[in-house]
Amino acid sequence: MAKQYDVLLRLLVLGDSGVGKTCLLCRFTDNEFNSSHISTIGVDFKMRTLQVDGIKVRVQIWDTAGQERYQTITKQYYRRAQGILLVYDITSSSSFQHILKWASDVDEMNVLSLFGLLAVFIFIHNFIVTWLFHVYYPILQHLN
Ligand SMILES: Nc1nc2c(ncn2[C@@H]2O[C@H](COP(=O)(O)OP(=O)(O)OP(=O)(O)O)[C@@H](O)[C@H]2O)c(=O)[nH]1
Repeated sequence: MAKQYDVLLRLLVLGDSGVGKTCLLCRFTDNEFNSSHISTIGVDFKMRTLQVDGIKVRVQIWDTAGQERYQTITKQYYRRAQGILLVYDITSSSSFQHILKWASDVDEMNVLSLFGLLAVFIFIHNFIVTWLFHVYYPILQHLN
């Protein structure tokens, strides 16, 4: 079976509830518009495959719920995304002001993952130092 795509791109859409995230995705993936607002529950996703310079790029877009109560679920997806679209409603100034809050939430998750990397680094460093002092040097001394 022929390969369906060459590159997979994972994107995430964030923004207040009702700003039109789902509609934006429906337009991009199916060229459809639905005027009713059915709030996304947790996270949903849509896909579209594009041809870019002869390369088949599958764009996988995660549509998140804007409602506060789903944020524990939606935050789990921040780190897996390769790109984030911050969406606001041009007729709602508060949804625009909240963009800063959405962006800082994303930053916060990145800082957490940096701490994770630092913790792994410290663990590996300590492991090597312990191994050198307690295993390698005693063996060397014993051999001398
Ligand atoms: N006039 C107008 N209405 C829009 C546009 N895009 C979306 N809407 C309307 O805005 C409402 C909310 O759209 P959704 O796409 O469901 O909003 P959402 O951001 O996904 O909302 P949550 O899932 O609750 O986070 C719907 O009633 C849409 O019809 C637009 O470009 N123009």
